[in-house]
Amino acid sequence: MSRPVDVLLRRLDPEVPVPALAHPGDAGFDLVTTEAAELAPGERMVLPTGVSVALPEGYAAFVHPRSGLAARCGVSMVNAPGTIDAGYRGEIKVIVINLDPRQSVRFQRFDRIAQLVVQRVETVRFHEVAELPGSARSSGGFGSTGGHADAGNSYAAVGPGEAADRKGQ
Ligand SMILES: O=c1ccn([C@H]2C[C@H](O)[C@@H](COP(=O)(O)OP(=O)(O)OP(=O)(O)O)O2)c(=O)[nH]1
Repeated sequence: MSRPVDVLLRRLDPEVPVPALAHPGDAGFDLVTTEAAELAPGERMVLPTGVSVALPEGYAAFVHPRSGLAARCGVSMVNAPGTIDAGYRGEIKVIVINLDPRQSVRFQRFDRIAQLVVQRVETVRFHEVAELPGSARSSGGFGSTGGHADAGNSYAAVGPGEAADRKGQ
């Protein structure tokens, strides 16, 4: 097993539980809301988690939605995954959204609303060039390899100029 990464954590709410893994080997540490909230259908809210961290240089943390909340209540995150920079010392916040078209959702204090995944991130330098090296995919994307049958308009998902070329194929 690899050595754990040490991350300094501050509790901004003395009662908040330290983010924990639900099971050994899980990737995401559960984050809770320290504020009760109710979200109407389509409503979003920025919820506090009561913790701040100091990640080591070369790392970032990513706030991900929880699949259970998504499947059961239609709750996701507007900016999933949220990025926590190594230099950020403020409170980690979660921008939740209720995507259910009919039902409101209620959170109580200390309900688990998201999960935090800590990852190593590369240091990068961009080198500007006039032309990029070729590749098998080239500029194909956005469904260029075929879409879902129910998507209806299979020509909506190709690059500019390609839609007309592909009609009638
Ligand atoms: O879901 C999130 C996303 C971000 N943050 C915090 C940590 C992050 O380091 C900081 C800035 O986030 P981001 O770079 O996504 O925000 P921005 O809109 O680009 O703001 P800024 O101009 O402050 O970088 O806000 C959160 O607490 N939760």
